[in-house]
Amino acid sequence: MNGSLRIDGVSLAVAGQPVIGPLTLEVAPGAVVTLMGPSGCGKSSLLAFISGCLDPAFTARGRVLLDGRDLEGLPPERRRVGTLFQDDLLFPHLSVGGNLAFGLPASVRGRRTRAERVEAALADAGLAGFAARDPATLSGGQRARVALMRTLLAEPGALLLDEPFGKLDAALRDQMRAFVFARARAAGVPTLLVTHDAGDAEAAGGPVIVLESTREV
Ligand SMILES: Nc1ncnc2c1ncn2[C@@H]1O[C@H](COP(=O)(O)OP(=O)(O)OP(=O)(O)O)[C@@H](O)[C@H]1O
Repeated sequence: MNGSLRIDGVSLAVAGQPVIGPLTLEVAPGAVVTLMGPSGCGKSSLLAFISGCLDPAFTARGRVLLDGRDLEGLPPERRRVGTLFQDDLLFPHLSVGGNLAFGLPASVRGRRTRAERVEAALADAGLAGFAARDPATLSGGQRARVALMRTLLAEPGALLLDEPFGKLDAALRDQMRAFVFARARAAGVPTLLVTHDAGDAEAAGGPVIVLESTREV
C-alpha cells in the first residue's frame, strides 16, 4: 500500500532568480494531479527536485514527503520515485525482457520469479511473447509501453510523468493516455503529470494546477 506524495512549500531559484513556488500540494495514492504552465516556469525542475536529480545550480526550499517520509538528503535511487519522460529510451543492447528486468528491484530474487514478473508486465502491456525482441524492432507506442512498465516494475512509491505523450501521434496518444493512467491507478501510486496538452489533463481526470511564470523571459 502506497502513501501520498506531499510537496510542502517548495520553491526553486536559479542564479538568484525565483523559478517556481512556493508550492504546496498533495497527491493521494492512485490519484493523478496535473501541472500545466508556460515553458520555463519550472515544471521539469520541480520534478527533478522531487526525484533528487535537480541541477546543483538551483537552490531549493521546502520539503517533499512520500508516505510521510521526508526525502531530503536521500539519493535518487533510495527515493522510490519513478520518472517517465517523453524521450524515455530503452537500453538498445538489452532485449525487451532485459529492459524490463532492469526495472525490477534487487529484492525480487530468483531467475524464475523475475522472469514471471517480466512476462506478467508484458502481458499487461499487451506485449505477451515480446521478451526476446530487440527494442529497435518495436513501434513507438510499444516502446512507450515497455518504458512505462519498466518504471512500474521498480514499484515506485510515486510516479512523475514529464510530457510523456508529446512525441506520439494523435491516435497513439489517446491509447497511451488510457493505458498510463489506468496502470498508475491500478498500481495505486500518487502520480504527478507535467504537460502542455489540455487533452492530457482531461484524460488524467484529476485536479489541474496552472502555474505562472515567475521569471522575466
Ligand atoms: N541548469 C540550469 N541552470 C540555470 N538555469 C536553468 C537550468 N535548468 C533550467 N534552468 C532555467 O530554469 C527555468 C525552469 O526550467 P524548466 O525546464 O524547469 O521549465 P519547464 O516549465 O519544465 O519548461 P518546458 O515546459 O519548456 O519544459 C527556465 O527559465 C530555465 O531556463
